[in-house]
Amino acid sequence: MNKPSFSTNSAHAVRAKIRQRRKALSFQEQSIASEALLIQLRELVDVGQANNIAIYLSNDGELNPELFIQWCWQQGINTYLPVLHPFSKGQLLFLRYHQHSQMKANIYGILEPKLSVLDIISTSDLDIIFTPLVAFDAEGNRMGMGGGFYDRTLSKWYQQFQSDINAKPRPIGLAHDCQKVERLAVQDWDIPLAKIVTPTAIYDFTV
Ligand SMILES: Nc1nc2c(c(=O)[nH]1)N(C=O)[C@@H](CNc1ccc(C(=O)N[C@@H](CCC(=O)O)C(=O)O)cc1)CN2
Ligand SMILES: Nc1ncnc2c1ncn2[C@@H]1O[C@H](COP(=O)(O)OP(=O)(O)OP(=O)(O)O)[C@@H](O)[C@H]1O
Repeated sequence: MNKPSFSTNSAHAVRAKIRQRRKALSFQEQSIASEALLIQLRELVDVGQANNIAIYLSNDGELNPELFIQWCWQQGINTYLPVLHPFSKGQLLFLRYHQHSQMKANIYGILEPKLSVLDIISTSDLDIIFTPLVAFDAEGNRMGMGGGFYDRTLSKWYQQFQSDINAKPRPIGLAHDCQKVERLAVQDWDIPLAKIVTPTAIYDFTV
């Protein structure tokens, strides 16, 4: 992979621009996008193979996967949400999320399941991690909110993926079409995604 070095300033500018773009989508555009996402993911997710899926609750204009979450529950697929680690800064935990989960807002105002040790799943037991993202490019590079949370979570997967293309958990980015950019600057710690799904397209970077 080529790793051109751009200034951090330009990364800030791209993040701000694309965040603004997704936040400008209307309620109706968001609803249509969520329904289209459900249709895409029903095709993509093999119910027999995917038992444990990490997903997110949308924030800041992100593509909303709630309809897909409901569908997972109907299929008996377990869903998990990212929870900021209480002690290890920059790390995520994944906690079981079901209809009756008790929720609490994190420091960013995003709802997450209340921390309970019994609800934690080890990342390596997840089949798929659907990641939120701010921007992506045609090579599967991902820019997030800037905390490095998903890059840290996925670094072990990426090492294994070098020798096993079926390594788990498979990271699949979810985004609106308007979040695609020409080319993202890639940093050493950035982890590219296996797939990215938008309401109108599925990009597969493993083939
Ligand atoms: N829906 C969702 N959940 C997620 C993420 C995400 O990107 N989307 N994360 C993915 O990593 C983690 C949270 N990371 C985040 C990092 C920064 C901000 C944020 O809003 N930053 C503010 C500044 C906030 C402050 O410092 O007070 C900003 O940039 O405006 C939000 C989430 C875990 N959960
Ligand atoms: N595997 C890692 N180990 C240590 N630090 C890391 C790792 N991955 C990322 N970081 C740090 O996290 C910071 C933020 O990284 P970056 O801007 O790429 O986050 P992001 O991908 O936009 O956010 P996120 O993954 O939370 O959505 C960087 O300063 C980087 O040093």
